[in-house]
Amino acid sequence: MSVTNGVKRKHDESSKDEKHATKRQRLLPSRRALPIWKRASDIRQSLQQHNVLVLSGETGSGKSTQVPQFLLDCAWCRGKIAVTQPRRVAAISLARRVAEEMGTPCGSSSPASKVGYSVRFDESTSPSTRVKFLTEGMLLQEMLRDENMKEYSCIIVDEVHERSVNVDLILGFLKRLVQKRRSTKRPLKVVVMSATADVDSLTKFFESSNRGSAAVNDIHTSSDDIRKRSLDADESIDSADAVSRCYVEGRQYPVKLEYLGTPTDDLLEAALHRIFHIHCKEPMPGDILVFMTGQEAIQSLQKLAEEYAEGLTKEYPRILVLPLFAALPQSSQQRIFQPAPLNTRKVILSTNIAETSVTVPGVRFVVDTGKAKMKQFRNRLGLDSLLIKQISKSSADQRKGRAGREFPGQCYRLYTEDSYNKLENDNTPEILRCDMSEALLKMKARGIEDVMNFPFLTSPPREALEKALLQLLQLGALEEDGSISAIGRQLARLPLTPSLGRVIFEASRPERNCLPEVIDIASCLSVESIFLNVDTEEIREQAQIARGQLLRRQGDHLTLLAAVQAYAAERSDRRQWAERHLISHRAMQSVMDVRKQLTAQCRAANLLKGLTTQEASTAPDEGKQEQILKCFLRGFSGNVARLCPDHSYKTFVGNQTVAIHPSSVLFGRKLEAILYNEFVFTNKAYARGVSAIQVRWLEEVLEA
Ligand SMILES: Nc1ncnc2c1ncn2[C@@H]1O[C@H](COP(=O)(O)OP(=O)(O)OP(=O)(O)O)[C@@H](O)[C@H]1O
Repeated sequence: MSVTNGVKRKHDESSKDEKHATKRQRLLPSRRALPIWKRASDIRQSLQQHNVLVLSGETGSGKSTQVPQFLLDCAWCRGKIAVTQPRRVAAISLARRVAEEMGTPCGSSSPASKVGYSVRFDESTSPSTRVKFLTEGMLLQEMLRDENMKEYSCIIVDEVHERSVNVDLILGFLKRLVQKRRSTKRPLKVVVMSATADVDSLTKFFESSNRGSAAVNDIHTSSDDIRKRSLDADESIDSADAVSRCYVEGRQYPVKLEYLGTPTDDLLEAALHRIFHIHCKEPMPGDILVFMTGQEAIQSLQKLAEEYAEGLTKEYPRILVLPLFAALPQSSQQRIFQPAPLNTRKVILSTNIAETSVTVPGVRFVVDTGKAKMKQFRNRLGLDSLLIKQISKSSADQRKGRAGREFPGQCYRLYTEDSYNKLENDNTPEILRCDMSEALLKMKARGIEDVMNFPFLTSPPREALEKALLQLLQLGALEEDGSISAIGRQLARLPLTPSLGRVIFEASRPERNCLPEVIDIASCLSVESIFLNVDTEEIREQAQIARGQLLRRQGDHLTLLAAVQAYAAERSDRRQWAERHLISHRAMQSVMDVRKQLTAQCRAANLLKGLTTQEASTAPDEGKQEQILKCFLRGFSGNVARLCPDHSYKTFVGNQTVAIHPSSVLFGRKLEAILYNEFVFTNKAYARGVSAIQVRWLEEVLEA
């Protein structure tokens, strides 16, 4: 029997190998047709001679998928290649595509797989992984574990133009690491790339580490002629210290652009109109990718589009509307990559998470609303809030670049050409507009004591750094002398903001003893909202009834806990349970995923010692409820507002008026004081994720 099984397994494996090899062969011609293919030997050669390469090239020219494959066989490349991506959806889809192109299984599916990925709450690699796509946050986590990054021969920082805080930190760390490893047997090679990168500043940034000299090697690539030039004639400069630059010209397929003739105020209506205009006029196949601002706008448009599609006659193809936003569970996100069923057009409604790096197979049309939700640090409040803003030219060009990847495409901008011309060229680096506490904690954990003199590509304002240091001190993550504390080290290892990390840590203390409950709530906070939209008075009343048993008078935190506990306890049909309670089943699946991962991480960090998960499934008594809220207060003591005699709430920090968001269970209530997770500004300032607290708790919590 076992012999037969053994033979069968061998047979299965060899047929799998064959399948992978066939796929590889099938994809080879399209790889060869990519503009970057002709540059392969230049790219290899430049990294043979130099340690840093700044690579720019149009969207779809083949940077993300081909560069790692070009470098794998280089003599210097004995270790792994890391490729960072701003978002998990890109990291996973690129890993899958590159695995197919290389003819190898992906991730942890086989010990022989050469390509893997690592994103928050999901690591999929094998002992044979050579190319690893990972989010910027995950690379930073790896840098905390091994500051020399010994496993890696090359680190590729992709989509560098997005300028997240994480990318800026990575660049600073890499600049030092390249120097540190330059004279060793295994120098580290770094490739920084994007379609819209500021090549000059990046080159200067890496140059200045080269013992003060400026040496640049340009590889101009409009033709086969390679022009190299050294800006510094000093012969003593080691050529490895020079930064090479390469520009890859051209893209495989053209994209036609169309603007609105006159501006519109109603983007939802304009997007709906454009979708159905394309659907009714353009031949099949040809999927549509629409860029919207956020989850709420996407869900509203999805509802409208599905209703509208129902009214179409049978002569038109069917429509499959697929939402895509960060809080969706991974399995739902991956649906956009599957081909549409026969005689059906995919319409993907996405936030900016599909803006860079991804190729969505089948997409011929892009519709761009020109807006995105962005984090912005609000100085008076001392915290980040989400604002809807106009995108930059560079983002608009990236969005356009999602079409024309497999065939010629078309991009419709729902704004005028004049508005496009007035957009900022680039995104403002996040480091200039966001809370710096998470970044500073990572730096401290990596042994950078003097954060003020860290080599930032763009230096954040001194005031922002000071504020972040103060916040870390207040969270207990730093000692009085500015060095990282034991708590700080624990927080740096958790995949959460320092504030939420501190809540988790607080909950693990024996006197609080409520970690499982706090993990449940924190998991919900990683999802934009588990509750379905209640935008009319009528639906709000329905929701009150449907969710009645889950609502807690103390506020949103305990309501979230009740929802997770009830969902987890549901053994028969969780989807139906979610529908009955007007709760998003998809969001709850994500919550359960995160909950599992967070529990494992807390256990690994020794925070969950001696506790069983069963303890979390019982409803907390009043004493425990208070402990849970106090844990949140410990992490978010800056997010407190109190009721004033005029019945408005005013924040403790900044004395700003803030109202309880209509989505909160406390909407319309007057309470002594409130604690909130998030400050959002739409038509006015709102607090979201709100619970009732007592002012006197603050003193107790901060003293502990
Ligand atoms: N999942 C996929 N399915 C089909 N084709 C794909 C897929 N991924 C990549 N491709 C093909 O490979 C080409 C190059 O993709 P790649 O992501 O390497 O380009 P890029 O230069 O990094 O683009 P960008 O700057 O937009 O991220 C695409 O234009 C497309 O033709």
